[in-house]
Amino acid sequence: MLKGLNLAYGYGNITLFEGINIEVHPGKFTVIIGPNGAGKTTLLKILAGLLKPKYGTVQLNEKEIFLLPAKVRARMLAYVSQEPETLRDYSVWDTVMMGRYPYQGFLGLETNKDFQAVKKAIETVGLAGYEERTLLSLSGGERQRVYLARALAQEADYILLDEPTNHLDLFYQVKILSLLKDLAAQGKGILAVLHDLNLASFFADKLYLFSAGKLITGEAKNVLTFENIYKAYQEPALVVNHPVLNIPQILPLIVNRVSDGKKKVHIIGGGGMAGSIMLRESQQGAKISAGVLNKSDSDWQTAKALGAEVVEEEPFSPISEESYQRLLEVIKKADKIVVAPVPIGPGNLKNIEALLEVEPKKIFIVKPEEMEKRDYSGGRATYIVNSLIKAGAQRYPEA
Ligand SMILES: Nc1ncnc2c1ncn2[C@@H]1O[C@H](COP(=O)(O)OP(=O)(O)OP(=O)(O)O)[C@@H](O)[C@H]1O
Repeated sequence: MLKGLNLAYGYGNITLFEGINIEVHPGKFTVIIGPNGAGKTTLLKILAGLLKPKYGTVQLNEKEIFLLPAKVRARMLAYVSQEPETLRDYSVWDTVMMGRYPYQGFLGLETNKDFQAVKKAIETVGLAGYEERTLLSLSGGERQRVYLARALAQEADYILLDEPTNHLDLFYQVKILSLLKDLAAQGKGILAVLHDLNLASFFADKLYLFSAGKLITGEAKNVLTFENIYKAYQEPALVVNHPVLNIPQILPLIVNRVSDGKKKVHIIGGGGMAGSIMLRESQQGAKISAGVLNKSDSDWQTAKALGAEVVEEEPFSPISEESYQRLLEVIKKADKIVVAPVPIGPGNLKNIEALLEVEPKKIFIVKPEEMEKRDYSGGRATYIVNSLIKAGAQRYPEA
């Protein structure tokens, strides 16, 4: 196993991270994610034995990495940097052959085994036929694959890669990550820094997310949550479940947040039924509030992302008396209340009952005539909505 124990690093007086522990297991694809400048490259270089940590140690198969002779280490661990050096315009073949140096003697004589390993590595990255081309004649993506081939030719047990999909088109990103996943399945320990959270979610067996100088770790579904992403990147993003793959996918909310408008609009939603309404009202300049919503519900995420005041309840919990009282406070101050077409049952009926405490003219209901279809409260929600419409509540115009 490759292990970083209690690692700390900083440049000058600035501490980038401290107390960091990380493990790379053979047979697993491990991925480091995190915002620009968090220290991902620095950590990778420390784990590759290229940079000494200020504190802590790196162990490769129980041995201190800095004590291993260079060639021994290179047979165990290959490192592909973010922007590999292009010192001279070597050919593809010669560049990949450099990966064989840990196996060559003093004279650097190439054996048939070296030849076969280079040939196979070039084929694996899809560059057969490019052997005589020189590095500077290649596109960024082709060059990146050459450096990956060089690492493959090294036949090390661990491969550490800094943004290996940087210059690749989407489909080559998937191809290269699939290749790394296969290598892991064959027993190699793969560690990659990636920026694309959705690809990381799909490919990683284990994730490490840099967050304020610490690492949050686990499987994608535990690491890629709204709260963790917000904490790490200081930006809100929607976390949705991939409908087919059942893994978290991250959608950035590319909107201008307008949260200081004068008009206060409260939105009653849940389960993603209110997202577009919140966006619309917010973009029309309203200061929005929302709730009662269960934490992590997709409407809750949207509301948070838009900077709304949110009356919230624990996930899957019914609305408590405390949240209900809080809701009453908020809706009484609102200029307008919008009710999204959300199913109503015993757990969220209080969201509808609260409407009886405010001026009906302020209430706008989406498709009130369809309330009965989504009423799981034994008819109480339909009764309230019908009464509100009679008392002056309006239909919310559809977008
Ligand atoms: N040699 C150096 N001297 C001073 N500061 C450095 C040096 N190398 C890196 N840094 C700083 O340390 C921080 C972390 O850098 P690092 O490259 O490890 O981050 P990163 O998470 O890989 O970032 P990115 O996602 O942008 O590639 C950055 O703020 C960077 O400017």
